[in-house]
Amino acid sequence: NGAAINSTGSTASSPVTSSGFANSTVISSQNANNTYDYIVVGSGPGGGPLAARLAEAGFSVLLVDAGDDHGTDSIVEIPLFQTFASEYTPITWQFFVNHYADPTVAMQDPKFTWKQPNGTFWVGPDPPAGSEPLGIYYPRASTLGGCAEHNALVALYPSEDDWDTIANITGDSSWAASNMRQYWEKLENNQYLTPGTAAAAGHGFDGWLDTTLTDMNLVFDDRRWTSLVKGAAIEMGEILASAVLNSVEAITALLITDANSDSTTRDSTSGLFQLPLSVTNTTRARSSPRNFMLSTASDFKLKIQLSTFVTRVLFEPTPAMVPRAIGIEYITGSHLYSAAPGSDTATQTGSGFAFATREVIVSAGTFNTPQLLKLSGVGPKAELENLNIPVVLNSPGVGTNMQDRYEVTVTGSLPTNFPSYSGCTFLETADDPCFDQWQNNQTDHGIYGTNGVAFGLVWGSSVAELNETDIFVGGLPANFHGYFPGYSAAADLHTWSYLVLKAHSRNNAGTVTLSSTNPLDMPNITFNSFAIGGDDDLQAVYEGVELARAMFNQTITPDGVFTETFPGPAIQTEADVKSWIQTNAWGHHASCSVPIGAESDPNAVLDSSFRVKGITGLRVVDASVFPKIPDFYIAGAIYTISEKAAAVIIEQAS
Ligand SMILES: Cc1cc2nc3c(=O)[nH]c(=O)nc-3n(C[C@H](O)[C@H](O)[C@H](O)COP(=O)(O)OP(=O)(O)OC[C@H]3O[C@@H](n4cnc5c(N)ncnc54)[C@H](O)[C@@H]3O)c2cc1C
Repeated sequence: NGAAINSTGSTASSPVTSSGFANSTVISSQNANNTYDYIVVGSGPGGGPLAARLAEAGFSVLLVDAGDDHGTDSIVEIPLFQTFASEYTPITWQFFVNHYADPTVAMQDPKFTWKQPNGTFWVGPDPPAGSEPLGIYYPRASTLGGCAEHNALVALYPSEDDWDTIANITGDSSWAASNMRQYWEKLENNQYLTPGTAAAAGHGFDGWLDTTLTDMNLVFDDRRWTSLVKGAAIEMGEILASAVLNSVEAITALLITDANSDSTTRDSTSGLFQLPLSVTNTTRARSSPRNFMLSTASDFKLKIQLSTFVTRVLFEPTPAMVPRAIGIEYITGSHLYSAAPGSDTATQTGSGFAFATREVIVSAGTFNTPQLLKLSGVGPKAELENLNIPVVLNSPGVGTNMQDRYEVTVTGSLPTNFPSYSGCTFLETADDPCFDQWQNNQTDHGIYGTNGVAFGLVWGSSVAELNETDIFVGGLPANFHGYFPGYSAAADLHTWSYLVLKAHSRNNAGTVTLSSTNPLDMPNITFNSFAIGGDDDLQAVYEGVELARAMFNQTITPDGVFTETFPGPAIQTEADVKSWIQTNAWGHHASCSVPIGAESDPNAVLDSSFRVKGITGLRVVDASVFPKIPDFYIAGAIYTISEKAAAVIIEQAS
């Protein structure tokens, strides 16, 4: 009953009483060395910047993360290696999720993964006898910086409607788009615009997140890539087939330079654009909250404690009978969580408690934040009681409302490889010339300095709401069919993928439920894809697929035309394409599982100040707080709310 289980299988006696509150032994262990103003659990885009800002404001802060630091490893730093980073053993957490609750439907996805009796993965149908069904692979990063250390570096600012929706739901005007932009200005260190110009409005130039653009020289240098931009521009009605793109300037002129502009027409404007990336321009290396956390820790009272897995938030009763969060219980050691490769042989090295005089802030991400809250007694009463977890607060919305995108790719192949990669060995040899160029050529860092996505476009489907664009198509030289174990190793240098991504998807039927009371077990994660608003979302993705196909059809490269390889020529009718989408679609922006909402909404876990309603001293700040999934990409939105949370907490503390 609620006992912490360490990785060697032994159990420690529970630090809470049968009512869910910390027992007297725990409380008496508090001393000056383990007590802070604030404790932040999780150092990703939600928790990392927030912890640093609180420390800058003069508070003592303990920032705890289960992972350790790999921010200077080449695989993490090199933008092109972002797919390798997402499967990089030292930092990866391998979740397996259900797109559909019905296993017979879920198993139709060719990415469905099994664990074979010998312990290795099997991807696809007909696994060997005795294999255990796992689900669809969902990579996460457990490290200093969280998933910002392995993500694809796309740094998009959300749409105005994303913020105004929260303002409308909560009645808190501080969420209005007109107020939120200041937080982006605070965090951004823009390296592609000139400060003081009209174009620079709404951007920041001295924040901690370096932003730059995809390198158009790379597109120009590879005439196949140029042909793809041309084909896309023809299909979008921007140029005629007779147009000649014989300079970098001619290509750049076709693209929206600033997809993050502070313009009232941005959210409704279709077109091709250069992707804003969280990449440092001078080095073409990954930019993330990591450096901000480390520099703040050396200058302020920020203690970063890594390889520390939090198993419970601790509470005490108050005279007003409102529980108060007072600290955390944790265990130490590397790769303890069962999502970490090698966790079955990992060793717990210690355990302990830490205390917060002001607040505990949970920023453990969309899957782990609801898991940790529930294990601590905050969640739906029936679910907690079923597992004999003492209920501190019945909060029925914890682990509900989860959302994600729908994504698919249309891929096409050429007879020969893209020249952009010639000579690159992807660090498999000691003398990788592309690595040498990335590291040593100060004026042209080459192909390793890009995330691989050559350009993007946004476009409005026939079912888009609020007159906004709702389809993103990103073009990348890769044979990408979604996530499965080993997906990043599937190198194929003559295939192009158009990634079709549906923004503002309507389904909020996803759930995160406990699989056991062992904090090291992964929870059950089920998206119930297309359960709500499914017809409209399916229509939008279908139209995106047809757009991508049309773009391929308009493309004639020096090496001929592309042959479609996925979904392939056999899948042509609208019904067949839609069925293929339902089977194959994936997401990688899981969010909204601990939502902010109206005071009167019992399923809204948080108030508009990120506070867990019904508890004092406990907030949540990460991807799980959104009531609706924001925009096309989510990290920019999470960075922004992290800054907002810091401002709100500092103001409320004074
Ligand atoms: C492959 C991939 C590519 C992506 N690419 C992009 C992109 O290009 N652009 C974009 O906008 N978004 C992208 N995303 C999504 C984005 O990076 C994430 O949504 C975002 O990082 C989530 O931030 P977070 O703070 O909510 O949680 P996370 O980044 O998941 O951070 C949570 C942290 O909490 C720690 N933690 C969890 N539980 C505990 C515990 N019990 N005790 C201690 N520590 C704990 C974890 O170790 C982790 O470090 C991508 C995601 C994936 C998977």
